[in-house]
Amino acid sequence: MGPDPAVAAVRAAVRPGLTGPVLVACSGGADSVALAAAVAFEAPRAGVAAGAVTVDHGLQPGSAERAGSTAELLRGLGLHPVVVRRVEVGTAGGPEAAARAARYAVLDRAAADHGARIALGHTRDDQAETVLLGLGRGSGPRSLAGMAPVRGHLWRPLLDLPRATTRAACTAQGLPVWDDPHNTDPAFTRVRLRHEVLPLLEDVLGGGVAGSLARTAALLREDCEALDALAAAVPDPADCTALAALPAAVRRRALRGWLLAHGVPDLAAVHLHAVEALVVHWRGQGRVDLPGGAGVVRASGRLALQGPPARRSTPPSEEPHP
Ligand SMILES: Nc1ncnc2c1ncn2[C@@H]1O[C@H](COP(=O)(O)OP(=O)(O)OP(=O)(O)O)[C@@H](O)[C@H]1O
Repeated sequence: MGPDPAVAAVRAAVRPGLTGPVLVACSGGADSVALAAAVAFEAPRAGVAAGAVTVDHGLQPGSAERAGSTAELLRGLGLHPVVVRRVEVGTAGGPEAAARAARYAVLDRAAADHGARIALGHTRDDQAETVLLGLGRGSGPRSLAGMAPVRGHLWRPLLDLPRATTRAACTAQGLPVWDDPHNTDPAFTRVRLRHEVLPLLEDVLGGGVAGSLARTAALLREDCEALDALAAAVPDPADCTALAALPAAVRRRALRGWLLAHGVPDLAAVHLHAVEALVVHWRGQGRVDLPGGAGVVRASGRLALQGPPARRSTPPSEEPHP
């Protein structure tokens, strides 16, 4: 008899991506425990090293004990090494955002230390919630494209699987999972989307809404990547005549890329539109001020950056990863 269908589905989702060392980011929740078990099963068969990282945010009573028991579970699955890190969570942007920033910093470091990819347990339902959040905020396609299956060293093999499958896989294997009380706290928008909005949408639009939203994200991702490639190929993104002839979606991307390449941080849509107006609504307007003290002027048909010495910034991740 083969494995339970849910277990088989999670294993099948991880199998094709096991091409090199991997560390599973595991919270102790159902998604990442199911992921850890599947990786632990498949990695030896693929001949790759597989460990895990668990982060203790220190935000809830008993969090250290929980991180400890999660680590024990991960070791019991055969993953090695199992890294446990306690982080100090600041307050910048709110506790959730601060915890996420601290967690990704640990995961980035672990990836570098071990030369490994980081496997994350985001599911199709997480993706659907991300798309809905973006729609509600009036976000652009880059944000509506949701989380990427692979981005740098981050790998999300479960994005096509429903959350119910990860939970079923844990139950079938008798794996203990921790239910984060935050995941049922209606104070969080994402929680209300999960428990109130998505079920209502399913009721009105029919089942499979989460899958449809995830599919929309995947389609938008393809379109975004194509537009990004067109923008990256613009030979001179400071030449106003050439910029004006481009479709707006390509022009804005080219301008954004040009500004980021010159170290302009924290670029908001309002800044980008003001710079774009220098190109397409030119009425002799003056300098457009940008964050960080820089500015852009138009002179002799070209854009020029003014201001403090450029600090080359890495493009900020616009990807809305929870
Ligand atoms: N404390 C943590 N330590 C390590 N990895 C984490 C931690 N919290 C979250 N992650 C990783 O980020 C993913 C998404 O986290 P999020 O809190 O949104 O989880 P979730 O969808 O409830 O998943 P899970 O059921 O695994 O907790 C998790 O599946 C896991 O891979």
